[in-house]
Amino acid sequence: MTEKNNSGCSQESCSGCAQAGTCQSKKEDFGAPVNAHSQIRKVIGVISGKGGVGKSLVTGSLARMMREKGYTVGILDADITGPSIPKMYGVHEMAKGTEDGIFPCIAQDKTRIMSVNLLLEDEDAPVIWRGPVVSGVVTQFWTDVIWGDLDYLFVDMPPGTGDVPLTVFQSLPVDGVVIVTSPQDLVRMIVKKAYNMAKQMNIPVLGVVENYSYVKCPDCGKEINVFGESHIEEIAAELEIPVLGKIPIDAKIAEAVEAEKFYETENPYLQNIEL
Ligand SMILES: Nc1ncnc2c1ncn2[C@@H]1O[C@H](COP(=O)(O)OP(=O)(O)OP(=O)(O)O)[C@@H](O)[C@H]1O
Repeated sequence: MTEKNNSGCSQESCSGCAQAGTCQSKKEDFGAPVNAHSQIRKVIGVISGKGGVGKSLVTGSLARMMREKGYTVGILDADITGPSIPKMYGVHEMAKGTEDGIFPCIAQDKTRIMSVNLLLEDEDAPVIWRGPVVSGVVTQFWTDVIWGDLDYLFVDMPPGTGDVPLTVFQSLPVDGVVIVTSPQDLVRMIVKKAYNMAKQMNIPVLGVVENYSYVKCPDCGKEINVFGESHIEEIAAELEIPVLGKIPIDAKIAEAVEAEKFYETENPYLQNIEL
């Protein structure tokens, strides 16, 4: 028989419990132990139903926002076959380790980063690994990396709802996910897929960020919806999740990424978000 605890949820599943995702008992259920030298207060996953919507950019923007507020922040780059976080932050050295684990590399703004690219001799070498190996590496980024004392660990997931998000949701105590999307036709379905995956895994959805929302005319300031009119408010209302921000196509952001100086961005589009 399923055992019930005081808050009314079962030990096997949080589904059906009003406190799902917020009660502390859930944190004890996870398979992968965190490194003995890591104390991480919040783990936030950044997911997208499809590729190329700017998920890494939003991960970096959330991390910048928290750094600007004075929090200690790490980014676990779980996009193993398409890692972009180290380059955004201009981090190219190889991560160092001891018998206690591997140290993340520290970006200029003190964001701690772990990515497969920081473990490869040649960062241009492709990672041609099968799913279980990729998932194993992501779990090792939790168990073997000495994150130290962190207020927030952001996990930049690969796009879609495949092996790695599944592993992260099952092995790490994810406090919530942020869904990233763009204002295009298939968005409704794709956002719902990401949302439903998180829900099925009993992970709270903290909200949705729309990237590539508009372009601001540099002359007259008019906002142009290059991908058509956005429906994000309707979708968010339907799913009962907040819209956390709308990021325009901004040449300054693209330049900062290109120059590998994302740590200098001031990030005006995501600022007053409580995570
Ligand atoms: N709002 C924006 N304004 C300008 N450039 C942007 C914006 N969002 C993303 N970009 C640029 O688009 C490129 C792709 O973004 P990013 O790597 O974040 O996408 P992604 O969704 O993580 O990709 P993938 O799905 O392949 O992992 C990057 O060069 C990034 O700098």
